[in-house]
Amino acid sequence: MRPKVLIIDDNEHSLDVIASLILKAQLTPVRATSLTAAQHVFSRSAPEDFLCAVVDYRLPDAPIGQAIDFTLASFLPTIVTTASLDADTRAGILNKNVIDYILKENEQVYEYLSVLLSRLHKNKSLGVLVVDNARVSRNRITSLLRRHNFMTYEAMTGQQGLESLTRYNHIKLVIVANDLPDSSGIKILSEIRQRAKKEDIAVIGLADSGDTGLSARFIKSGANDYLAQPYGQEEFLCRIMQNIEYIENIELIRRAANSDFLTGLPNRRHFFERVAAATQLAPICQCLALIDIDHFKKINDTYGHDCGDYTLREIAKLVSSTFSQHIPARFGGEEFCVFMPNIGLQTAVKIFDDFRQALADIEFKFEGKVFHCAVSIGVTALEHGGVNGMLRKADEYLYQAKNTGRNRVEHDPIRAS
Ligand SMILES: Nc1nc2c(ncn2[C@@H]2O[C@H](COP(=O)(O)OP(=O)(O)OP(=O)(O)O)[C@@H](O)[C@H]2O)c(=O)[nH]1
Repeated sequence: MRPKVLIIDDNEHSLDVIASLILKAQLTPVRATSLTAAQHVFSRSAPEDFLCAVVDYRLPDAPIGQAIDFTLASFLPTIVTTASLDADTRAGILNKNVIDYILKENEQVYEYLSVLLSRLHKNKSLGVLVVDNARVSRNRITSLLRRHNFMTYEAMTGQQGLESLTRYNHIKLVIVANDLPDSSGIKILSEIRQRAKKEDIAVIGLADSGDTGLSARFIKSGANDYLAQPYGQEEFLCRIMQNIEYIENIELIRRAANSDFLTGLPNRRHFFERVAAATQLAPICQCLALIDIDHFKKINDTYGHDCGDYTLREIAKLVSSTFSQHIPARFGGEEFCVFMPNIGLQTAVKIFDDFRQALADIEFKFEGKVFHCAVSIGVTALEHGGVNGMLRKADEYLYQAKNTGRNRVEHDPIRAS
């Protein structure tokens, strides 16, 4: 079920705009036009169904932010919207531990709300590690991060911080102070950089605002950013978001570069990278298979290219789920490749034959057309030939399978053990 977002606003236009943004972020809007209505709606729902609330500061039955107190008391992360804001009210709102506030000045601010909403959703699975021996500073940082739904981890020493990084691979951001009981932030940063690049884990160094030397040392030692203390809540969050988005954008680019556009499977280039890494760990006992769809041209010619694409995607799904423990890839056209480290030929041949049979049994359905498909497979466990030697051998077997009737698995002789 999609998480819900409670909107409390007495202006119908605002309600409509915010509800449409919530839907765009793949969330479910729940509307209330007053505090009383919100209390009623909320009392009839499970609190954990809600991701957050978007609350108008001034409502007829809650003129000075009482609706915010209600959502916060109900443990709902809260974004405040308001048509006008003086400095005192702004400070008062931020003191209430809300996520952020939005001035309803123009339509563009809703874009910002849209970004905030999708971030809140994504942040749930992102880990942030705070390495700081000073309790007050550490608590302030983690409380700000939790408001934005991040999973937070705290470390008082450098050693604890490094241990957390080893244990939790969803930590994507580290905030580190320089004064640590067992080390310095700069040293910890250099240890982090030996394990992960700037594009994999972002590091923000904490420095005193007067200490420009330290902030420069952090950056020169591989930090993505620094934060000068004391900092405001809004500046803190802007820097966090900027660094998290940097990591995510790199991840998106990497994924696009490594996957086949049509099927999402790893592409040929990424396949070779993964195989190289796997063969270093398991240099013996490995198998490689080439899988080629039989008479695929006929599917294109008979049912159209879109149906051909659909068939490729469906077969790729089966390849991906069947060989999730191995290294599958789309090699191009109607050909797939699977590399299996740590598996003997006999077991591999059985797995590929089961796969071939399962695929032959599938009834493909596309826009009213129903048809079957089959694959031919060549499998080799040739040792010492390297991956290119294995590919050549698997291709010979594939050719043999095609020439001896298709819908078959051909392979190296299986030696009696
Ligand atoms: N729809 C679609 N077709 C593709 C794609 N890539 C390659 N093809 C088509 O795949 C077909 C491959 O045809 P052939 O190489 O003759 O092989 P086949 O018809 O599968 O015959 P055999 O391999 O001998 O069983 C060609 O018609 C290509 O246009 C793709 O991404 N989408």
